[in-house]
Amino acid sequence: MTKPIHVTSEIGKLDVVMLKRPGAEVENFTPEMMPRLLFDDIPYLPIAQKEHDNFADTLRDNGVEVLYLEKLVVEALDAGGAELKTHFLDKMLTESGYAAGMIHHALEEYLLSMTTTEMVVKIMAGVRKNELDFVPQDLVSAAEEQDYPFFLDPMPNLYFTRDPAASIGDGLSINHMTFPARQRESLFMEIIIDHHPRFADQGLHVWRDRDQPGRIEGGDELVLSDTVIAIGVSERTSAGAIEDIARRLFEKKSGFEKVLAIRIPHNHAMMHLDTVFTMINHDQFTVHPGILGEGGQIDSWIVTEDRDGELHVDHHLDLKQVLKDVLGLDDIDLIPTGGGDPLIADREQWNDGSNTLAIAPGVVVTYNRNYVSNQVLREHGLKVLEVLSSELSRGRGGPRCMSMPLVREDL
Ligand SMILES: NC(=[NH2+])NCCC[C@H](N)C(=O)O
Repeated sequence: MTKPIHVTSEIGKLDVVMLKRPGAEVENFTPEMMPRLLFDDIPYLPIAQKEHDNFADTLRDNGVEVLYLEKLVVEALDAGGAELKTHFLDKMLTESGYAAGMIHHALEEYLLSMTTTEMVVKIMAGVRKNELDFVPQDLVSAAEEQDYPFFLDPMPNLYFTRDPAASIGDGLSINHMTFPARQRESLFMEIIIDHHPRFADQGLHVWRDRDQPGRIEGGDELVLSDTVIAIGVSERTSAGAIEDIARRLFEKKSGFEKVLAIRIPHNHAMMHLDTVFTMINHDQFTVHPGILGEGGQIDSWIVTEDRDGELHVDHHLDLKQVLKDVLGLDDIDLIPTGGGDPLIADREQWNDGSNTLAIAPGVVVTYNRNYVSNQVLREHGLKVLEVLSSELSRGRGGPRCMSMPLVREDL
């Protein structure tokens, strides 16, 4: 029987996916807070929600079961009862900077007075100071910036469900995220995996959990085949975490034998590998030409396990050749974002033109605003399903970032 998480490729027919419909969190902040929250603008929420519904409908129309993060968290908490709710809240408040003390207690009381759904939605949206009828008198609050409007910051990046966890084979990594703005997000996934009846006690492997040192995010984790994973060495994923997950996958006999580490520029426009490189068919990939040096060169390393159980690392430069080698293919079609025009490539990459979600081999979901790249994909024989994108793209993520595949058919 297929496990509730089963992903052995980036392109196998998508059966089940997890999304998060943008909520109050995507507009509950000021322009001043944007850089810290990793946003470049404040989306117009009603339109962002319409666009997101269009994305979800496109997936459903193509036979995908869509699960929603908030709902899964609520169901998991309700399955665990009052004790789990308190435990979860304790962890959330501790990671929000209130391990104990007056604010901890006031927030706990406030949030526990709500239904589970209200509580979860509220934590995601953020808690402003003026919501509570309470003036903290302790040292922590005295030392805090008085004008700062929030006790709990909003989590606007939650609609990028790809990042806090990544499905790999019959399991997942629950990620230690890089920036404080996103670190609490993976707590939701932990609760779901441990307590939701659909996922708990189903023999799923947590290859690496959120307590491990070294940062890694799902946008950098690409399952190329049932034996090969590509991982970006990026702003968000450290080389140490890559070695660590490689070791765990090899040791735990996951079936994965090779980890292909690919170094990409470390900057906000290209924060993850999937913003510049995605797999869309057995032998086709999108790639942002801006990451390749002369002759298509880019630093990459194949990590394997040697006979003594030690990691073995080989350096390579030719992306096409290395992909052919690890996938055992005679040829590879690397499709340039923007059709290779450097100006269009940069513009469309900024709006996630390379960030495609394959829902079957050769069938991809993309943002409609990247019309040049979409046309190029069609010319290369792909079926392109365009979704609305004016507001969603302001969070710097596209269809791949906005989806966490849970089950794909094997190739
Ligand atoms: N898988 C991705 N490319 N995710 C995009 C995440 C965008 C988000 N604003 C961040 O900076 O974290």
